[in-house]
Amino acid sequence: MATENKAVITLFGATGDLAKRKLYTALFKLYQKGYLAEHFALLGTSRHDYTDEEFQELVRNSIKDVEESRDGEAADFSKHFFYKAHDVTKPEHYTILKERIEELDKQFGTEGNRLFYMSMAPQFFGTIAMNLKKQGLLSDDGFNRLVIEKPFGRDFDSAKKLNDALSQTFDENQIFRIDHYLGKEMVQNIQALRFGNTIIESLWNNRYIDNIQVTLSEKLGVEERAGYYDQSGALRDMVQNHIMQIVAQLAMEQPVSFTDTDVRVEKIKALRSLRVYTPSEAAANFVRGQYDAGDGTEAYRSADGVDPESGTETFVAAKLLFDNYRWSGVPFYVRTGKKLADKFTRIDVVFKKPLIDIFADPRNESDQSLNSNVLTIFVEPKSGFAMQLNAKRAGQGFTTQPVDLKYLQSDSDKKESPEPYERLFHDALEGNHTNFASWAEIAYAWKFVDVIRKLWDIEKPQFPNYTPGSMGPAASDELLARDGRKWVYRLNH
Ligand SMILES: NC(=O)C1=CN([C@@H]2O[C@H](COP(=O)(O)OP(=O)(O)OC[C@H]3O[C@@H](n4cnc5c(N)ncnc54)[C@H](OP(=O)(O)O)[C@@H]3O)[C@@H](O)[C@H]2O)C=CC1
Ligand SMILES: O=C1O[C@H](COP(=O)(O)O)[C@@H](O)[C@H](O)[C@H]1O
Repeated sequence: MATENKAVITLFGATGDLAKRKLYTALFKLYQKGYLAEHFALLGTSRHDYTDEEFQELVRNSIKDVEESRDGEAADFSKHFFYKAHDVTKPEHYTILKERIEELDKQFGTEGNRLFYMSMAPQFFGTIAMNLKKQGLLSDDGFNRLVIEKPFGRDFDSAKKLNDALSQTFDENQIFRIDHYLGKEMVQNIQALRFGNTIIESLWNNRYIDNIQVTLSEKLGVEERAGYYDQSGALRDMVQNHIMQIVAQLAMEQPVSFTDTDVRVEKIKALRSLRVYTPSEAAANFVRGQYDAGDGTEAYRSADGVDPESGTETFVAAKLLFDNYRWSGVPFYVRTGKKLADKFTRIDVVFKKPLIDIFADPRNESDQSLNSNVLTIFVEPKSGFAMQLNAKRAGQGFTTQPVDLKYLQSDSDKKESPEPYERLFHDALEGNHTNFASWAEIAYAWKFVDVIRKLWDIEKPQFPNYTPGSMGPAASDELLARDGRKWVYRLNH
């Protein structure tokens, strides 16, 4: 039975792409499930002039593809939406919002609970937070929470400045920094798999694991977000946040309890032990790439909004090392890129082979009959996991072959799984921080990434260097080959 969350949500950037594509759908699903009901209202803002009715129509249009579970549900839902034109840079405009929020609080009986969601360009985050306090938009009765979109800064210094600005208004326990990968079912499953299964957790260390591979592969290019992306690149766009968050969950120790406070403590400790490279180590352990023309599409540099001489990377592969007792000597290989062979996210945990292979032919030194055991976590598009084991090939004689023990979520399980934004919105309304990045995690991630960024900003890359439809530049394979290893997921394999 769902417990209703009561709040006035103020959405900055209510007419933007993210709001229309993701946020209204997420809220509608919470409404369908009863997590939002009578006692909520959303006040949307942007500079554009809309009446409440026009805004409600925009919301209905945004959710038109979601199946209604009862007649008139979308219309009833949209009646909780209101609008005020507002320029976030104009302090006097906040007074209008304040009055409206107070009215909505009374009208919908939201008990003074306020959630402010910044779905806007990051340069406005600090200004909005400051004005929320200065112009008195915070409530004295219920909760005040701030949900903030990515990117959280572009390096450690700017992230710290932003965090300091937010901290003038909100405490750490009131801030919810979105990383939508933390809302994905199988990313959340990492902890269930590890800490719910002795068979896995007892082997989860450098005695048994040879290496861990994380791949966030995208088939699309930069599409309409070229302006943003060309200033960001894959390192900032995907590695500093999503990859670091996944890696932290793979590397962390078991938390004392499954509460947001204890989970955060362990993730922070894991990120603290991530080796921050010297510039020469960074050069050796990081690979960057940019896609060329091919496979029927234009090169990155020819995309609208991209500098024709752009040195921005659309691909990153790297080897990360943790200096702690559990992981010493185990490389974590990560990669992400646009215009790759396919859209998928997966984690491959490669176990060590038996020290002695009794099945190999002693007369043939190159006979390698046993494969490494590999635990694959399929994050998307399929959700589940598989364990590759060695087994006897059926029939006369004795040879081995790899076989899979596999669990894949059924279509109905998948239908039951909330989309990341639905889950994260609900968590923020509940005040649960487990699936949001803390400041300390972000700070460690930036300190790690800054070394690479500085190096890459000085050295001009040889771009473009990979073909659309491939798995990135050859140097990505060489990064592993140097260590006598291969990516588990390879094309034509
Ligand atoms: N779109 C996406 O897929 C993703 C977006 N994000 C992040 O979400 C945030 C929003 O992105 P997105 O929706 O794409 O951005 P958009 O550019 O589509 O929307 C920006 C919104 O801000 C409003 N706005 C701009 N300037 C002002 C101002 N001075 N005062 C008040 N409102 C203003 C715009 O309306 P108007 O111009 O009418 O004022 C619009 O509603 C960003 O931080 C982005 O990085 C993160 C992941 C994915
Ligand atoms: O945060 C981002 O993520 C998307 C990929 O997200 P996914 O859920 O579709 O895997 C990426 O395309 C975008 O560049 C980045 O900003």
